[in-house]
Amino acid sequence: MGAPRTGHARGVAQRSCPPLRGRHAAGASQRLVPRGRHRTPRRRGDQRHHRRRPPRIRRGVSVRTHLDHTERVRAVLDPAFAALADETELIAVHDPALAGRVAAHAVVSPIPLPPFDNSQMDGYAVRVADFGEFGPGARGVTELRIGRTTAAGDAAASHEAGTAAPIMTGAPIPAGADAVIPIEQADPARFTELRRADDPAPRGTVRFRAAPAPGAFVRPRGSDLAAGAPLIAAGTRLTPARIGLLANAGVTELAVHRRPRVLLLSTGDEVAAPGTPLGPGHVGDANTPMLTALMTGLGAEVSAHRAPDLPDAVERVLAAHGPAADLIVTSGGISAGAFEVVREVLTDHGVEFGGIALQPGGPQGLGYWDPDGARVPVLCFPGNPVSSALSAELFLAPALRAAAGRPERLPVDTRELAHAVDSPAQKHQVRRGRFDAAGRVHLTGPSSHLLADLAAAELLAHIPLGVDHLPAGSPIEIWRLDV
Ligand SMILES: Nc1nc2c(c(=O)[nH]1)N[C@H]1C(S)=C(S)[C@@H](COP(=O)(O)OP(=O)(O)OC[C@H]3O[C@@H](n4cnc5c(N)ncnc54)[C@H](O)[C@@H]3O)O[C@H]1N2
Ligand code: MOO
Repeated sequence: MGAPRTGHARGVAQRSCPPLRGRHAAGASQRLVPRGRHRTPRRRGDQRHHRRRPPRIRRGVSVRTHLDHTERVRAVLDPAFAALADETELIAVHDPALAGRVAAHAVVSPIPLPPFDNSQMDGYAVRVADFGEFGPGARGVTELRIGRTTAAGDAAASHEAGTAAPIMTGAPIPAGADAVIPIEQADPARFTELRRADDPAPRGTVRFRAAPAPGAFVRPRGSDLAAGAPLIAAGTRLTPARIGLLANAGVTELAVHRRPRVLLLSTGDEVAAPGTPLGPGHVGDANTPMLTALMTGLGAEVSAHRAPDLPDAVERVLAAHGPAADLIVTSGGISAGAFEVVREVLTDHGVEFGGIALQPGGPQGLGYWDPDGARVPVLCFPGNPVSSALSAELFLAPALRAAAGRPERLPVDTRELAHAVDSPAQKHQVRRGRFDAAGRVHLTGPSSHLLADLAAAELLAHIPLGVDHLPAGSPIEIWRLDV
C-alpha cells in the first residue's frame, strides 16, 4: 500500500542524495486501518470509528512523510553498505568475534555430515539377518552372542555375524551391522560385557524380543549434509547454528564482510559525559550509549564522540574521525533553536535539514560529509532521546539489518487498542506501549523526553498521518520490541 503523499515540493537532501528508488521499507504501517474503512459513511456518535483528517502539511517548509524520508535514507545508505561487501576479513571459526558477522562467500562442505554411519543410541549393533524367521518388526525372542564394544571416538570395527555388539551413541557402526537396538530394549537392559578392540574376547549372550528394521537408530553418513553441499550462502549472517555447522564440517576460518564503521557524534552543552556530576542544567548523555548499543547490536563498529555546542568542536571531531567512517550519525542540534550546531556546521557541508511528518523524530538531516571527496553519508537525529531512538529504528536500523543479513523490520502485528487515543493528524505518530493480559495495547504518553516509558515498552504503535483519533477497540499496527 502506498503512503499518503504530502505533495511537498522541496525536501531534505534533494540535491545531494541519489534519486529515489521504489522501496517501501516502512510501508507496513499504512496497513493500520483496513482499506475502505474510512470510506464507510460514519454515523453520528459512532465511537468505534477512528477519525481520519486530510493531513495538513505546510508547503514550502521541507516537510515530507517518514516513508519518503526512509526511501531517501536508503538511497544514501544502501550503496554505502553494499560497498562494504568488497572488503573482507578472515575470522577463525572458533573466534567469538565471528558471531553475527556476514559471510563474504558461499562455503560448501568438504566432507559429508555425519562423516560416517554412526549410532543414534547406546545399545547393540546387530545384523537384521541374524533375527532369522522373525524378520524386521516381528516379535519373538532372539538370543545373540555379545560382540566387541565400539565407543564414540573408536574407529569402525568389523561386525561378526551372529553377535550383538555393544555400541555407544556417536560410535561408528561396525562394518556389516545394519541396525542398532537401544539398551532399554535388550534383555538384560544393561551392558553386561564391554570388551573393546584389544581386550580378551567377550563372553555371554543377550536377548531381544523384537527384530529391528534395517537402519534402525543408524545415522547414515551424509544424512545431514552431503559432501559438496552448501554450508552457508554468501551474505549469510553467522548465527550460532551456522558457526557450529562450519566447525562441524572442519572449516577453520571464514571471510566476512567488513562491518560498517560509524562515527557517532552527540552534541549539546548540557550533555554530560559519563561519570561527571550533573551541573545545573545538565543531563546525563543517554543518546551516545543508546545509539552505540543499537548500532553495535546490528553489526556496526561505532566510534562515539561528544561535542559542545561549538562549531569548531564539531568540525574537529568530524575532521579527526570522519574520513575513516562509512557513516556519520549525529544526535541533537538540528531543530529551530539559536545554537543548532550540527545543523550549522553540516549545512555548510551540503547536508540538508528539514521536517518530517513524524512524531517523535520530526527534525531530520540527511546528506554527505564530503570535505575531500570522501563522500561519507550523514544522518542527523534530533536530540530528544526518544526521538533519537525512534529515528534510529525507523531510518537507520533497517539498512544496518539488511547489511547484516537480518530481516529488516521488527516483527509487525495488528492488535486492539485498549483505550482511545488522539494523535496530530498532520504527523505519523509512533507511540510506545505495553500489552495487557488480553494482548490489547496500552499506550504511554507521546512526548519525546519519556525515555523511561520507551525503556519499559514492549511495542511501538503506529498512528498514521491523517488520523487524529482512534477509539478504544480500534486495530492498531504495532512493531514488537519484546521478542
Ligand atoms: N521552535 C521549535 N522548537 C523545537 C522544534 C520545532 O520544530 N520548533 N522541534 C522540537 C522537536 S520535535 C525536537 S525532537 C527537538 C529536537 O531538537 P534538537 O535536535 O536540536 O536537539 P537538542 O535541542 O540538542 O536537544 C533536544 C532535547 O534532547 C536532550 N538531549 C540532547 N542530546 C541528548 C543526549 N545525548 N542525551 C540525553 N538528552 C539529550 C536535550 O537536553 C534537549 O532536552 O527540538 C524541539 N524544539
Ligand atoms: O520530533 Mo520531536 O522528536 O517530536 O520530539
